[in-house]
This record gives sequence, structure tokens and C-alpha cells, in this order.
Amino acid sequence: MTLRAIKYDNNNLEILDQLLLPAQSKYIQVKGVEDGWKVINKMQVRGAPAIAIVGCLSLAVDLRTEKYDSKKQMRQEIEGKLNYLVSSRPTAVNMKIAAEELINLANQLSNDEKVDLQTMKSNFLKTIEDMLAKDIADNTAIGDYGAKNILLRISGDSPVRILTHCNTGSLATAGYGTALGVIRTLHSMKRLEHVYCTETRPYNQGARLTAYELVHDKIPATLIVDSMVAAVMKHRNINAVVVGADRVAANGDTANKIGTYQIAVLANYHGVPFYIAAPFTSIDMSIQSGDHIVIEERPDREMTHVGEHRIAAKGISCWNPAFDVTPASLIAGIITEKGVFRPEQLKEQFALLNH
Ligand SMILES: CSC[C@H]1O[C@H](OP(=O)(O)O)[C@H](O)[C@@H]1O
Repeated sequence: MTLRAIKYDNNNLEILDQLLLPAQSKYIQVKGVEDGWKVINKMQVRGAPAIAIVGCLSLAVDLRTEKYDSKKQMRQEIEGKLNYLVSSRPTAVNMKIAAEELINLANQLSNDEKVDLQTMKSNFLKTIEDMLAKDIADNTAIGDYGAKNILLRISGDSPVRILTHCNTGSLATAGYGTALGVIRTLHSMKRLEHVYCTETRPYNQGARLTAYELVHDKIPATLIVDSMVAAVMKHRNINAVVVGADRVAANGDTANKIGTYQIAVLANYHGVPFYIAAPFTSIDMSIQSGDHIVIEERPDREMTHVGEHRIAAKGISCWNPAFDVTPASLIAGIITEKGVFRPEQLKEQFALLNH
């Protein structure tokens, strides 16, 4: 049984409430865009690709139940709801890119006189529902490209030791995962010796979610606290770091979970290749560098408490950015579903291959 963050059939959308994992595995129904915005903003579902898929599927739930007087009215509803969903979390670009593409599609269908209202609705819904299968296909391709590229660096057929940060698996996507997809593929090739996953404070995506996925898949792994990365690189002979992305800028600068930047600096110091694994839907060619990426800041309580238990002194001020930006100069390769690219190749390859 594979882990599924998202369940969608017969217009019934459910998400695995990731705030309750690993103690409790509970699915909650998403009854439309309002619910979609809330479960994304509260991080009951999270992960750049999963955010876009759940957001768009929540729109599909609304569209199937609502009646429209005209194609123009439906187009206006679609645009308003998609822009609302984009506001749920600002850093991951996938929801923004999906919204732009779906608004363009709604405009095309609305302006096409050969297309009636019912055909517009069914074409639009199919495009959204196809996102699930496409994401899984993208992730298995990322896994293949990433594993092969990492193994090119290894002499003989010895297995590798990988470090990863945050959660980039089935719980951050429609399935299989991006960076965790690379790890899954290495494991299936019997070329993975061990994974080190960081706990990823303050939301603990590593301890609660990645560890959960690795144990579920029986992949040999060790959980480390975020402050142990340097020691693990010094003493455990890490062959590569592979992490995900929330937004990759045109020059390859990448926003990812807070703590990623310092891992990249440590990897550079220890001569460990540092990879980003992300689908083209996480690449934002509209911004030239990471300087332009908006970094979400989350509530202090996510730092000062674990559940209901206070772990920080009352009255201390907090800074809780959810992401940081790793400069392209520290990135050995960007693993995508179309291949593995050096940051300086990204703009050209994206223009060639993004279709
Ligand atoms: C498949 S990449 C997921 C990406 O999203 C995570 O952030 P969050 O848990 O806040 O949504 C993290 O940055 C991962 O790398």
C-alpha cells in the first residue's frame, strides 16, 4: 500500500491531515475552494506540488456542483477562485503557475464559439484531474534521472549514502516524491546504502513525515537533528545531498525549506554534491534570481510549542521564515522530469523543453 496525501474520486476530495502524522492517520474532506485554502494555509497538506494539486482539485469540486448562466460567468468564477487559492501560501510557485495556465485555458474555452458551456466545464475539469497522474509520472522521471546522475559520480557498483532535508515524498506530491523519489529509485536499484534525514524544525517535516515514509518503505535511514549535518558529513561519508524546491528562479537560485541554505554551504565545504530535485512546475522563469522570491513567515507558535506543550520561554521574540534561498553557485545539479541541468543551463533547457 503506497502512502497517499491526496484522495480524489467521483468529485470527492480528501487529504491526509499531516498535522496529525505520524501519531494519527486521518483523512479530511475538502468540500471546495474555501476548504482548499484553509488546509493549505494551515499546512494540513503541504509541499509545493501537493499544494497546487489540492488547490486545483478543490476548484474542481466547486465547479462540478455549481451552475453557471454563461461561459463568461464560469470564466470569471474560475479566475477569482484561482487567485484566491494562490494567496494561501506565497513561496511555492506551483499553485501560481497552475492558476496562470488554468486561467489561460478558461479564457481560450470561453472565447471559442465552437465550445458550449458544458464542453468548457468538462474540458476544464479533465485538465485539473490529469494533474494527479502527470505529477506521479514527473516524479518517477525525476527519480530515474536523479539516481543515474548521482551514480555517475560513483566508481564501480557500490551503494550510496544520501542526506535529505524536509519532506519531498508522497506526502508533498501526488505520489513517489521528488528528492525522496530519487532516494526511492536508488533503493529500487539496490544502490542505496543509507539515508540521513533531518528533523527539519520547527514543523518537523523530516521527523514526522520523511521518517514515516522511509520506515513505511523499509528504506534504511537515520533521523538526525538539524544541527548534526556538519558532523554527519564529516564522519559518515555522504555521497550526495538531495532536497526539494518551492521555487527555482531563472538563474537556478532555489527557495526551499528553512535550513536548506546552510546544508548547501556545509556540502560545499565538505565536497559533497548538492542537488535540487523539482518538476518544471516549480521553476519560475518570471524571476531572474532568488532575490525576488517572497519568503513566507509562519506563526511564532510553530517554534515556541510542540502541539500544546510550550518549549520556549514566554515573551521571547521569534523569527520563523519557512524557507531560505540557496544560491545557484552551491548547486551541482537541478534534477527535473526532463533531465538534470546545471543552474547555468536551466534557462536555455527550460525554453527548449517546457511544453
Ligand atoms: C516536493 S518539494 C516540497 C517542498 O515543500 C516543503 O515546504 P512545506 O512543507 O512548507 O510545504 C519543503 O520546502 C519541500 O522541499
